[in-house]
Amino acid sequence: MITSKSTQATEHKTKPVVVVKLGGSMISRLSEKFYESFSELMLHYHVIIVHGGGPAITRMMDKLGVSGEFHQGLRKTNEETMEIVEMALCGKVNGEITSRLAAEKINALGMKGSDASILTARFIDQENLGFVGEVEEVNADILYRLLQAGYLPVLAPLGKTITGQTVNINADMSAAAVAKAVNAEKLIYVTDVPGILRGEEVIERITPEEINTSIEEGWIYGGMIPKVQSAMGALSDQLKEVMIVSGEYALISNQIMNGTTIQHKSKEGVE
Ligand SMILES: Nc1ncnc2c1ncn2[C@@H]1O[C@H](COP(=O)(O)OP(=O)(O)O)[C@@H](O)[C@H]1O
Ligand SMILES: CC(=O)N[C@@H](CCC(=O)OP(=O)(O)O)C(=O)O
Repeated sequence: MITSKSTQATEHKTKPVVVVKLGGSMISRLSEKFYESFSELMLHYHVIIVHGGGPAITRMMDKLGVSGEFHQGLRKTNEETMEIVEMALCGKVNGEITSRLAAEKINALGMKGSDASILTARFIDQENLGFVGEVEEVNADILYRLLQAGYLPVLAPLGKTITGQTVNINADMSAAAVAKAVNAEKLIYVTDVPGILRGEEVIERITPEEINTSIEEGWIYGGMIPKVQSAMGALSDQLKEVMIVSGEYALISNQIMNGTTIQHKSKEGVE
């Protein structure tokens, strides 16, 4: 459940907003064509990117000889791990994404969610997880201002608690909280599979009820769980659908993007 709220913001946006989450599973393999497609997307939408980078964090931890552990899909984060998370996400992954976008002449602005209270967070379970947070509030006003000025914000999923502690936030959860707070029309998870699969088959549309059953039955598992759970928490009258798509293909702004659409009802049932 996403309980985040947004700061009072005058909605000075002129185009609908789309939030694109780039999964760490795919970031290092995204093509030039993929990055190019943001120019086209930006003709129709204001775009915000929230990125992950789990594999990059793990690689950096391995290099530094620091062992890691996950608890319910979230990385246990002590002071040393937090330092590495910041190095990997902000020093490496965020820079890579913004440079690839800059190469396409896009005004990408790399930021940590912990900057300027963009993501205010609370601890989830400090005893078991350490410095791991969930989004409590999003400073939507700053994001709108940047969008209005023609920037594409590229956010690393870090937050700050009200006591000033930087925390590590799951990127799927961060993206959903941002999408909800800025009243996005679309939330797109870009990952390393062509959508939600059942066996070999890509599920074209799925509802929250069907997702819950699928998790119980065990064919939605692992890294797909935070995606579908965040998606379900973000669905609203404004955000009518969340898409899960493969980073193998360029993003397109029309309705025929391949992948899975998560929505409350079947298409026919949506008013
Ligand atoms: N039903 C499913 N359909 C597709 N992928 C699934 C499913 N259940 C679990 N997964 C796993 O979810 C992974 C994507 O999540 P994750 O590795 O966390 O990616 P990202 O880094 O993009 O967030 C897939 O590579 C796959 O292993
Ligand atoms: C708390 C927590 O687990 N944070 C994640 C943040 C990065 C992330 O979510 O990256 P992906 O989208 O690539 O999985 C982590 O440390 O791996």
